[in-house]
Amino acid sequence: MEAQNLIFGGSVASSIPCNQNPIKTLLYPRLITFLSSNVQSVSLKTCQNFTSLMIANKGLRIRGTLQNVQSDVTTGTGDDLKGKVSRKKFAVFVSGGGSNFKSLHEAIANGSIYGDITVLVTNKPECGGAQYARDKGIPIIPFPKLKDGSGLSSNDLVIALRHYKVDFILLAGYLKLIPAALIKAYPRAILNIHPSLLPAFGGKGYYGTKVHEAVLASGARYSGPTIHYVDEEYDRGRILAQRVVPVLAHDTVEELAARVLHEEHKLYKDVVAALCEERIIWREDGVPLIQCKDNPDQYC
Ligand SMILES: Nc1nc2c(c(=O)[nH]1)N[C@@H](CN(C=O)c1ccc(C(=O)N[C@@H](CCC(=O)O)C(=O)O)cc1)CN2
Ligand SMILES: NCC(=O)N[C@@H]1O[C@H](COP(=O)([O-])[O-])[C@@H](O)[C@H]1O
Repeated sequence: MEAQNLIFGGSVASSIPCNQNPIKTLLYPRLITFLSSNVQSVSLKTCQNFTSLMIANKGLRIRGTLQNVQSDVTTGTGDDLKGKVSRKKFAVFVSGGGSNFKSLHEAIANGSIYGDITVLVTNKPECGGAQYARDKGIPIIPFPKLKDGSGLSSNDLVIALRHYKVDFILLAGYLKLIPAALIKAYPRAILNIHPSLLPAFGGKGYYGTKVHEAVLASGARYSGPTIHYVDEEYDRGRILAQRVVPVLAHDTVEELAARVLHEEHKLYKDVVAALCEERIIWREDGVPLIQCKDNPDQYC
């Protein structure tokens, strides 16, 4: 595989002895087994995250180009929010094509979302979402452990997410059960998008096209995406937002899936923007609400 150079801007952080840094002893062996290409030279000027430091000190083999994952907000959104709220950091979990992940990353790049995706987590390191992350220089963590022994345990993953200073976890087509340890570590901070109007057509076995097949077979006249908080069961957490789309009389699974997915992309961007702007509040009975950007007395 063609070797690649890695260039960063800034100054190198001091080296961290391998045996003193838990992340290095935890992540380094696993990342090595997962990343598979040679780098001729690393000219490291800034160490914006641990993975960069590991590459500098250990000549780690890495695929793709790691860039500074902090993106400067160049539009009004960021300027309006600077000094009012902290810029949020996200981990996104994917298992497939990653169109929701890409849509969120583009919204960050154009300034619609005042945050950054600092790490991608996946159980399918060769999926489309992981390839996009490599192309954009976003670090990738395999989770859960893979057949080849790479990947992290739940506790190691929590350590790694803390290292990346993750504030919220966004599931976007991730198909494995999130363990209790991760839910405990990130209370009211893990969201999932599901392609039906929960609680209908959710739970174990309801993912991808299986959801849309069940909706069509039921004769339901409406469907649409749901964004909910994640608890220990599949698709049973508190519902935060939904959008409705029609189910047409002769819809194929693909046509319905595409209509719902289009709405998913818009809904997830709106919800994550609200998360960054701290416009989510919790009603006394535990129902989360999103304050409208233009009028805090109204809820979206
Ligand atoms: N603790 C939680 N983990 C996850 C949740 C959740 O709400 N709580 N949501 C899912 C996403 N999801 C629906 O939105 C979902 C994903 C996968 C399944 C499922 O049945 N998976 C199969 C395995 C599929 C595979 O490995 O290819 C299974 O468990 O048998 C249902 C719903 C993400 N995690
Ligand atoms: N139950 C989970 C589930 O079915 N999630 C669904 O997987 C697709 C992922 O698409 P993407 O990888 O292109 O974002 C999306 O439609 C999402 O709602």
